Amino acid sequence: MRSTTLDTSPYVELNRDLWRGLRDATPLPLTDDELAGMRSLGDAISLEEVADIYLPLSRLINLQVAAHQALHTTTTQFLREPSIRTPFVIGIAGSVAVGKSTTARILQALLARWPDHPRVDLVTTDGFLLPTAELKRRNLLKRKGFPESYDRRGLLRFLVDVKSGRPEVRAPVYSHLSYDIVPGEHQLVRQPDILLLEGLNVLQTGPSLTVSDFFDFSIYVNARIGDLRSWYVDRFLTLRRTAFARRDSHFHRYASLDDAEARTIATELWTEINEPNLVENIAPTRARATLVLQKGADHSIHRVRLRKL
Ligand SMILES: Nc1ncnc2c1ncn2[C@@H]1O[C@H](COP(=O)(O)OP(=O)(O)O)[C@@H](O)[C@H]1O
Ligand SMILES: CC(C)(COP(=O)(O)O)[C@@H](O)C(=O)NCCC(=O)O
Repeated sequence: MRSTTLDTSPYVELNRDLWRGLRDATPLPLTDDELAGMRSLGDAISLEEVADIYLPLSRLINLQVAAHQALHTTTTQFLREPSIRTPFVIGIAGSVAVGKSTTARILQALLARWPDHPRVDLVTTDGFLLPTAELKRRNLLKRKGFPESYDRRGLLRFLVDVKSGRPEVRAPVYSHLSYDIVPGEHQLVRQPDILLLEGLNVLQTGPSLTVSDFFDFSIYVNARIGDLRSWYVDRFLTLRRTAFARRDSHFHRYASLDDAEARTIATELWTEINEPNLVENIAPTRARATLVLQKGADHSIHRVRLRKL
């Protein structure tokens, strides 16, 4: 008797060639110049990478937005409520220095080119970090980026307000320059079609509702821990000549370090703060992501894992 094997894995793994084939006829609406403005420091990305990796992803999300809207309408019809459009929310998670910001900015640009969802907003969770004075008070200065260093209630409230269709919702703003929340400054979110929420801990769950409960799609940007450490240290070395060189930078004292001193300090910051946060809090959330983008040592994405169940 012939036995049929049923594939019961919740994931499908695709190498770059197979994933690229799923682009179908999606056009590439970006130029090299536009791409240059989206690249984060140290994050090498080419138009080829956008075409191979991000266009199939943009097509998949476009299909899911339509399906999500239809599903939402069935619930409002059942409740005999008028159907309102709620934003499709995408979470983007991963380690410090993995390149989440670049992924988020490219997706924002590509998704906004679809005529059925042109309004795409991007919010980063660093705006919900507790102000430095409060971190000091709670003895959390060395825990920046850990779950307890955020105003988690405020972040959840923000997302629920956006998702429920409030005309205008405000998110606080963080500055890498002052290393603190910018007093009185806000980013306004006004009923976008899609909201991208990017941050270290966005896929975390807890005993009550968390932001990940409101995601319609989620992406985890993954890389080997050794690669992440060297990307973090290399970026720190470059920042000496850019951000740290500014007098108003919180890290201005690091601008004059030589290479060896800078490597020592960056490695300490990595080993004492960012690596433990990755191992304890961030990496364990990977299994939950709808999509995992696997990066190689050269930053390029060579494998994609999609959750199909
Ligand atoms: N100390 C810093 N000064 C200025 N910019 C920084 C500093 N640290 C990180 N950045 C920038 O902030 C952004 C977010 O960085 P990070 O949280 O490490 O996420 P990712 O590298 O995954 O995008 C990146 O664009 C990075 O270049
Ligand atoms: C600001 C961050 C916590 C990232 O915040 P996110 O937007 O991911 O919530 C991180 O980039 C950071 O500054 N970590 C502190 C340790 C360090 O300086 O590397």
